[in-house]
Parts: sequence; C-alpha cells; structure tokens
Amino acid sequence: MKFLDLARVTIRSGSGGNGCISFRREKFIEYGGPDGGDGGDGGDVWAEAVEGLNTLIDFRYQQHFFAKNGQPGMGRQRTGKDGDDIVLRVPVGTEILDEDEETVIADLTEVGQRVCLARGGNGGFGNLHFKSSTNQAPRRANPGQPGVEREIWLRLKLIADAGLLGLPNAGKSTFLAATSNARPKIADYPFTTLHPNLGVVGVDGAEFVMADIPGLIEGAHEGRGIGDRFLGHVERCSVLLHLVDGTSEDVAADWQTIITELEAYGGELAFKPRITALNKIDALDDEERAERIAALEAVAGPVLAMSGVSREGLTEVLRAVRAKIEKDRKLARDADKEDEPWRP
Ligand SMILES: Nc1nc2c(ncn2[C@@H]2O[C@H](COP(=O)(O)OP(=O)(O)OP(=O)(O)O)[C@@H](O)[C@H]2O)c(=O)[nH]1
Ligand SMILES: [Mg+2]
Repeated sequence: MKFLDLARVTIRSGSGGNGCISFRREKFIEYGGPDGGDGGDGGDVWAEAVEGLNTLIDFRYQQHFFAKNGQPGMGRQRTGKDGDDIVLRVPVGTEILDEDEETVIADLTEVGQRVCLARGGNGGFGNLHFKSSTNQAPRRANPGQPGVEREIWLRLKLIADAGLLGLPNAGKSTFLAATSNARPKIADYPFTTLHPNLGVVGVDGAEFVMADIPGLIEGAHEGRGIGDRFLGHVERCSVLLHLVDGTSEDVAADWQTIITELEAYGGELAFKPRITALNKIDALDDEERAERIAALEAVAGPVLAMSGVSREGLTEVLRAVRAKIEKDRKLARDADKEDEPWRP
C-alpha cells in the first residue's frame, strides 16, 4: 500500500434549502392560510477515524468533499429533504489542521472518533412558519443559509506503542521482520525504508505495535537524507528502541548522531523512555562485543546486545520494550483516574 502522511483537502457543507411561499389553493384559486414548508438543512462534513487504514493515500486521488444542499420547502406543508452528510474516513492518528497548517482542529486517536468540520446551512422557514394571529397570510419565507467552504490539512501521526530509531542500515527493518508480522524491505544499502511500517509484536503472551521508520543521518532535521519528518510517527509511542550497528567502528559517535537529531526535532521526543541495543552481534567475536558494549554504555547508559539475524538477545529486548510500554499505559490509566470525580 502506498504511503502518504500529509494531504490538503477542500470541504464544503451543503446550503440549506429555501423556505417556500405557498397558500392553500384549489383549482388555482388561493383560498386560505399559508402552507409553504421549510427548506431542508444542508449536509455536514465530518471526519471519522476508522480501523484498518495506515495511510492518507486516498486523499491524493480525491481532494474535494462537498456535501449535498438541502432541498427547498414545498407547498402543502412539505419540508425539503435534508442534504446528506459526508464523512472523510481517515486512519487513527490523523490530526486535522486548519488552512494555516498549524492550528489543530481535531486529533482523532481512537477508532470511531468523529468530528464535524463544516456544518450544513439551516433550511429557511416557509411562510407557514410566519403565520400569526395578526398575519394569517404572510407572504414571507426565509432563504436557506449558505454552507461553509474551507481548506484543511490532514496529517497522519501513526499510533504505535514502540518506535525504532537508528542510522540507515542499523538493522531496524530486519528487527521488525524478525519479531513481528510485518514484511518490510531489507537491503544492505542506506534508505531502504522510505516510509513507516507497522508490525504487531508478541512477547510472553502480550502484543504491541512497533513502528519502523526510515533511518536518520546527521543533519536530518535540516532535510538531509530523507529528513526527520517521519519522526512524527514515533512521537506518540510509549518507548523508543534505538538500534546501533555493532559492526560500526565508532558506536558512540553513531549513537550521538541520533540523539542530536532527536534533540533538534524538539518536543518531547528526546525525553521519551528509550532503550538502547547494540545490534548485529552475530558478526562480532567475544572481545569485540565487550569492547563495543563498553564504548556504547559510556555514552548511552545500560545497553542490551542482540542480533536480528541470529535472533540472539531478541526476547530480552522485547521484554524490556514491553515493560516500558506497560509502565506508560499504567501511568496513562492513573492519570485518567485522577480526572474522574471522587466518589466515596
Ligand atoms: N550481521 C548482521 N547483519 C544485519 C543484522 N540486521 C540487519 N543486518 C543487515 O544490515 C543491512 C541493513 O538492514 P536493514 O534492516 O535494511 O536496516 P535498516 O536500519 O532498516 O536500514 P534503512 O531502512 O535503510 O534505514 C542488511 O544487509 C541486513 O541484512 C544483524 O543482526 N546481523
Ligand atoms: Mg529499513
């Protein structure tokens, strides 16, 4: 499936139908009170987060979403039909931004969550509505209110529990393939991964979602390599798993490159719980392993050692990731509880 995480769309809600001016008549002769019905309401435009979508690619092919207008009111007290609403179906994790690409209108983080982006105009009142004791035959009706047209941006920030970080070729996709149902492309050249992949990982009977993103290089925040725009997809993770290629000559410098980019990206990312793992240990002898682990621990603190190819150490890494996810989920649950009113 093709990937797109930013899309601009134009939406328009329907106008309300006009109210009707009409009088009871028989054989073309008006003989009584007013019977003009109200106009129907214009359709709304909604966005709803749905299951099973991981991309905004559909919005590359359709960028205009116009709801139907309400129909005008009619004689014999008939109300015009309301215009149908339309719903933009978006992946969970989609932020909806105003035209300025900054103001967040809504953040749809759960399946089924929906938001109205443009209300349809109200239908106008027909002359029946204006009948009163002093005016039994009003020649008056309201026009329908116009709909609203606006430009919005959709920005997808995938929702995963854990996010992989590392230089190109660190072995992120190999790790995701070895531990989950995902089948990302793997190759021995940098920037094999061009967009995020999600995989469902199982360990000790628990499951979580892990995101693999393109590798970062020095200067990614200035747009070098593929840049750092995919970091948005790991912003909501509970934990980051930073893989360092153990076959590199300078693991400490490699680690620092990623940390510098995280800090440059800003926000909470650099402060998120993080696990550091020395990868590709299958390619190292015992002496090299000890030396690389020591070099990495000197800058990064405690480090796990693993290999996505020989699978050595994978379970320990997954358990560490799972523990951090559960801690984060518990914190979130406790925070929710605090919001609830106190009950004896
Ligand atoms: N020896 C060894 N090689 C590995 C291991 N993991 C990955 N590799 C190799 O390293 C190369 C890069 O692996 P990928 O999984 O594509 O790396 P990546 O981090 O996803 O790279 P990008 O998508 O380019 O950022 C491939 O040739 C893999 O076969 C490992 O544990 N041991
Ligand atoms: Mg990759």
